[in-house]
Formats: sequence, structure tokens, C-alpha cells
Amino acid sequence: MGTVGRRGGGTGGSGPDEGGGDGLFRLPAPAAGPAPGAVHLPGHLGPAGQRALLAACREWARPPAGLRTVRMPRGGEMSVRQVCLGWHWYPYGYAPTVVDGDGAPVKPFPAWLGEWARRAVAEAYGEPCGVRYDIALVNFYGPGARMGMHRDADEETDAPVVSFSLGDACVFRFGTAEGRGRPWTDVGLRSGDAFVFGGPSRLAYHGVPRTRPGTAPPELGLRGRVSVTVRAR
Ligand SMILES: O=C(O)CCC(=O)C(=O)O
Ligand SMILES: [Fe+2]
Repeated sequence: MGTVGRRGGGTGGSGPDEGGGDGLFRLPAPAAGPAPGAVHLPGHLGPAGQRALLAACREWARPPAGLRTVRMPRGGEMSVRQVCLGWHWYPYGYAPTVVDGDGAPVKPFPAWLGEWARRAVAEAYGEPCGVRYDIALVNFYGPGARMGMHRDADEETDAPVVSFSLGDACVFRFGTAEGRGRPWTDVGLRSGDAFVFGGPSRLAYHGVPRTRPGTAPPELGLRGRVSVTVRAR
């Protein structure tokens, strides 16, 4: 990856489907920190983009290799339910099949989602992105679900991670690579936002201490929150 700065301008027609003004993507909005290499893109996905991504998530959630509860090695369960694309993540590694679930082959990672991720990275950093994205983790947050501070450290590449948010707003806590404690910045993520973290922030601890139930855009028809985090293995 090249220099990591704030985005410059628009990225032009690099998306898989511009949606003819129907709001698949919004015009670039001002991008902001909270840390070097970590860029919040508020309102990155327009209404049509949010609808399209949510419809895809609903398909991906179906069995086989569908939504599952993740069991942690020490016996706890994640409150967020998850489905993976491309490679199946389990604590702590990647497998071609759902080794900690129904054993089915993981669903394919769609090329268009890689395009969406590259588009977000290009907007965040103001330069083209050539990463071959091949993994997505789709997280479903019901009432009270949260995600503890962790690093996305099971990938072999240092390609930026891109997350897309749908539904209820949340507090996204973004810390440092040094440890899971302070200092951190609490960023409010809302439906349609993208968040990119790469470069010096690639291995920063982050988590979702809470969502804000009832704040999803009503027209989306989603209760709760969904995040889609795209990575390169
Ligand atoms: O839900 C989010 O926004 C964060 C998800 C996350 O950190 C992950 O999937 O590793
Ligand atoms: Fe993460």
C-alpha cells in the first residue's frame, strides 16, 4: 500500500454498478480520522447500496454455511452472530469449510463486494486500490449484542480492512495496536457508513461496545445492525 493520507477527491465510476443516480453510492463526503490510516466515510453507501447489501446479507445468512453463533475457545459465545464469505473465520484462523458449524463449504466471496471495498479504500486514501479482497465477515447485532476489543490479525496480508454498516447506529471504539485499553476514540457509525483501517492502524484494537436500537433508517426494514467487514487473506 502506498501513502496513507486523507482522501483527495471522488473516485469516478469505478463501482460495479453505478445505479444510475439511484443512490448505490453517495457522492464522497468529508472523510475523517480517527487515527493514521483509519478513515471514517460517513454515508458512503446510498439508500440503494444499503438495500442491495442488506438483501445480499439475507441470502448469505441462509444455510448451509449460514448465520451461526461463534463459540470462543474458552467456552463463551459471541453475542454477534456471523456468516463468512470466501474463507470461513473461526477463533482463530481461516478454513474453506465451516469447521465450527455445519461443515459446509463457505459461500463464495462475490467480485462486486471486492469492487466496493476497493472503492472505499480509494476514497479513504485518495489513491487507487488494487487489493484482491477475498474474505467478508458479516456480523448481525441483535438487541444488546456487542463486540469486544480485538484485532483483525488472522490475515496474512496487510491490506486495509473495510467495514460497511447497515441498520442501527453503533459506537465503534477504535484504539491502538499497542493494547486493548485506552487511548481510544469512539466513532458513531450509521447505516451506509464505511470505515477503512490500514497502514499504521491495520492492527489496531477495535470493538463495538453498543448499538443504538431503533435508529436504523425505517425504509431499510432492518431491526438491529449488520456490519460487513471485507479483508484480504
Ligand atoms: O461490526 C463492526 O463494525 C466491527 C466488526 C469487526 O470488528 C469484525 O468483524 O472484526
Ligand atoms: Fe474486527
